[in-house]
This record gives sequence, structure tokens and C-alpha cells, in this order.
Amino acid sequence: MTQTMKAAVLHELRTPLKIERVPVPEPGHGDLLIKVTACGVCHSDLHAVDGDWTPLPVIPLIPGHEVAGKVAKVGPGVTGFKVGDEVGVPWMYSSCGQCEFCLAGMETICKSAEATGYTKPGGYAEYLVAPAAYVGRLPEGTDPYAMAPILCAGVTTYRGLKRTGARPGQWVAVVGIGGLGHIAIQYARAMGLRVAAVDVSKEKLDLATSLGAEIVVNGAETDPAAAIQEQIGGTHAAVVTAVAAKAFEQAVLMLRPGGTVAYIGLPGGKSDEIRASISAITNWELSVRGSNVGTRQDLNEAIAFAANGLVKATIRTAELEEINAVFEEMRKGRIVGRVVLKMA
Ligand SMILES: NC(=O)c1ccc[n+]([C@@H]2O[C@H](COP(=O)([O-])OP(=O)(O)OC[C@H]3O[C@@H](n4cnc5c(N)ncnc54)[C@H](O)[C@@H]3O)[C@@H](O)[C@H]2O)c1
Ligand SMILES: [Zn+2]
Ligand SMILES: [Zn+2]
Repeated sequence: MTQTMKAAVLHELRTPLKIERVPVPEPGHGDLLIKVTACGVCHSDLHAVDGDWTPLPVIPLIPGHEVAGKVAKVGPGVTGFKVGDEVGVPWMYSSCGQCEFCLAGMETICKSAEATGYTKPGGYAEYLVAPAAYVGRLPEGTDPYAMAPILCAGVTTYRGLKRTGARPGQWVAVVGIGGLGHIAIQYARAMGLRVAAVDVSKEKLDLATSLGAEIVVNGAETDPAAAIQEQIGGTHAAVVTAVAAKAFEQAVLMLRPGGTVAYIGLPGGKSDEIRASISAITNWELSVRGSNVGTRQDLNEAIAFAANGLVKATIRTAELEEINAVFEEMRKGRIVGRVVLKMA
């Protein structure tokens, strides 16, 4: 008899997830079956539910890609893992391993990559299957609830910061202090950067200050680019994790000459386009780069920062049954830090 598990399932875009019993998946060759302890709720999950991106997710869908759990079963052909090992599953479920990008250590842009909780069933469930080659190892004794957000918010902002090329002592603007942004501040500080934080909510800016941001600007009250130019002559770098196109436009204008902005947020839908000044970018030799989750090496490094206590997500736990209410709060921009689903 097939065993069943509890999961939150999307059957139709823009409808509430349904809590159901579905079969526990069977690990195939090279896979691990993982018992989920915690799964962070990333705004990307909400974009999936709302159908904000092209291509659309594979439906029916179990979302969730900030998974911390334990190996429950080792699939055929897997070496180096045993039942009980603590692991994390990121957005990057797998990549092809053979294309020019994979071979160059740029698996984040592999065109054949699969995505956990988007093209493959994710962690809003008691169990999920993931290829052993792509899961992260979580050091024993780390808090799985605080660790879950590192699997997406952590690795993504860590790579984004690296892609700006900012060096210790330089200024970085973190634009959008949500689940990703509040963790970006901590990586930036741990990397020796000085942080200017921008959001449109006072509560989030208070959190930014408590995490070490030296400058905070409320974009709902002032032009944040003008404020940052006036106070420090612009930042050397910026990472944008906001869910509003305007923030992406403003971030370019926050830079000082020669600066680099990494775009991380994905507002999608009607908010997917920006206007930028060609002359500002050309004359001041600015760089605008995209940054998409992280490689396995980025993930290992991001986990190490957290395991060493340099980065710790501000979290609130919720039950799986509360997921639709959590999404509603996220739509309204009311979540401070990250909500983590408590699966075990
Ligand atoms: N590139 C990637 O690999 C990657 C990975 C994970 C998430 N994402 C995307 O990053 C975005 C953020 O995800 P999250 O989970 O942190 O979302 P979140 O909802 O927790 O945070 C978004 C934040 O943006 C702020 N914001 C909204 N409008 C703003 C504005 N005009 N200026 C400044 N701040 C503003 C909100 O107040 C909120 O604090 C989402 O679009 C998500 O899909 C991208
Ligand atoms: Zn995510
Ligand atoms: Zn590839």
C-alpha cells in the first residue's frame, strides 16, 4: 500500500492552496527522499500561485523551495548520504551538468534546469524527493527553522552581493527589506560592506537598523536615490529584492560612478519592465546585472555563514494549514522577516 502525506497543493492559478493527502514520492536513481522539518515561504511561491511568470509552473503544484529536513530514504545509486542526515533543498532542483553554462560553473543559467516547487514538487509537504547531487548539507545541530530561509533568501542574496563585486569597506544599497532583503543586510555586513537600506515600510526599516544598516530610507516618503546621493554620494553597489518595478529604476540612480546593481527581485506580470537613463549608465559606467539563485558552491558558502552565526533569519513559524493567510499577508507587504512552515 502506498503511504500518504499531507501537502498544500495548487490546482489552478490564483486560487487558494488545498491541504490534501497525496502519495509519498518514491526516490528514483540518484535521489533522496527527505522528511521536511521546515519550509520557508518565499515570495517566489506567491508569484507561482499568481501565475506572474513565464513559463507558468507545472500544475498541480506543491510549492516550497526553502526546505530543511532529514534524509528519510536513500535512492539507488546515491553515495555519501544516509538516513537521518540533515539536508536542505534549494530552488535549483537540478541542472543538466553538460551545457556551456554548467561546465563554466554557471549552472544558475542552465536552460534545462528544474525548479523545486515550480517544475517539481516542493516542500509544502511532509516529504519531497530531490537529487542528492543538488541538496545542501546542513551542519548538525543548526536550527532547521532559522536555516530554511538560507536555502533561497540566503544563497540568492549572497550570490547577488558577490555579483556586484563590492569590496569590504564599500557601500551597498539593499533595496527591499523583506525575506530576502533582511538576510542580504546580514551577508553584506559579514562581507565587510556598509549598508544603506531602502523599503516602503517603517517596521522593515527598523529591522534593517537592528541588523546593522547605517542608513535607512523610506521610499514611500522620500526619493531614496536622491537621499542616498545627498548623504554619501551614492553607493558602490546595490541589490534589489523589492517586488516593485520602481525600486529597480531607483536603484540604478542610487549608484555612484562605476557602481554595479544586481537585480534579484522578480515582480513579473505587468511590473516586469523598467525605464532607465542610457546616458546615466553610459557616462557613469554603471553596470546592471541579473542574479538568479546560486550555484551549489554559493549554497555551501551561504550555509557556512549561517552555521557560523554570521547570518540568522528573523522568522515566525506557521502551520501548513495557515499558508493561504500567510500569502495574503505577503501580498499586503506585512510580513517582517520570513514565515517558516513548521512541518515537523
Ligand atoms: N533572483 C532570484 O533568484 C530570486 C530568488 C528568490 C526570490 N526572488 C524574488 O525576490 C523578490 C523578493 O522576495 P521576498 O521573499 O524577499 O519578498 P518579500 O515580500 O518578503 O519582500 C519584498 C519587500 O519589498 C518591499 N518593497 C515593495 N515595494 C518597494 C519599493 N517600491 N521600494 C522598496 N521596497 C519595496 C516590501 O515592503 C517587502 O519588504 C520576489 O520577487 C521573489 O520572487 C528572486
Ligand atoms: Zn525563493
Ligand atoms: Zn546545463
